[in-house]
Amino acid sequence: MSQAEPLTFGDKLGAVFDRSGHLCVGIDPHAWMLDRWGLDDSADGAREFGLRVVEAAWNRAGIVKPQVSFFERFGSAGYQALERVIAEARAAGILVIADAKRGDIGSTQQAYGEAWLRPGSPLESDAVTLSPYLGLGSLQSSLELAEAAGKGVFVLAATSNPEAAGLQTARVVESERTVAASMLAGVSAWNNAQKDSAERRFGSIGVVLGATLDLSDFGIGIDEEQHGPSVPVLAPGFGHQGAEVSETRRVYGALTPGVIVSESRGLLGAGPDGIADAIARRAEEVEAKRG
Ligand SMILES: O=C(O)c1cc(=O)[nH]c(=O)n1[C@@H]1O[C@H](COP(=O)(O)O)[C@@H](O)[C@H]1O
Repeated sequence: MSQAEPLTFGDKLGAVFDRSGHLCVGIDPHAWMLDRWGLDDSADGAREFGLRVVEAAWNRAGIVKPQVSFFERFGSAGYQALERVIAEARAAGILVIADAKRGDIGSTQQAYGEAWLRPGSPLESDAVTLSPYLGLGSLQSSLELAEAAGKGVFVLAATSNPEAAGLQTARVVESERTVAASMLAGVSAWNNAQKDSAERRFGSIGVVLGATLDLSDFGIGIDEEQHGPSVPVLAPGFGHQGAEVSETRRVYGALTPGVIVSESRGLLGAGPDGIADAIARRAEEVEAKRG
């Protein structure tokens, strides 16, 4: 791997972990949250909210995750607000994971990939969440784009919501793995197949594994030794959904080095005056207790 080669998303993530830790601040402008922050439930309110969260995260956390739906509520004005929030965060050196959960047939998926990952796109982010329920293979074009552009993808595998277990614990016919385990295996195989994978600490393609879960219920063996680059794990469910930072090692086992501790309402509920301190405290707690 020569020095001149552009950084992969996995490289960037590793650098952010080293510099700023593993906390990711969710940017979820729920209507009631905007009200609590003294902001209008409008695109302007969502933009102001997002910008204030980015400002509070600056130098305290290295990753933010805007939840796209809360901006989409306001149509084109909401998208403009989101573009601004994403751009400000990226300009501040904060990694942006756009939580869009997109997934479609191959040719349509290509357009989703371009929207969120193509350099120069108005919504260009550092990574995006994708839904693999049209088959992991349907996401191929986005995984390729991510690799080519130094971007990341987080594929839903075992999600934190209780309704998901029935589907995600179902067994895939060919491998007899659960759907969730099959996503993790597929992503890991993808990362291993990339150029210079043996020299990389983290792959650029990750999975979403909810922190509220017992991953063994999903057929995921957390004690299995990982081969090749570690799979980044976007881990929602901390704070409001009940997961504790001190439980990270117990929940994720050998996957822990790649875990991104993601929290939205639990931090945002601190309000405009308390958000910066809440982020700073949680970031410290994550580094002290992640294990
Ligand atoms: O992809 C996600 O981030 C995600 C996956 C998942 O399994 N569960 C989950 O809650 N999320 C998102 O993570 C955030 C959780 O928000 P809080 O419960 O307020 O911390 C929301 O934006 C969810 O859409």
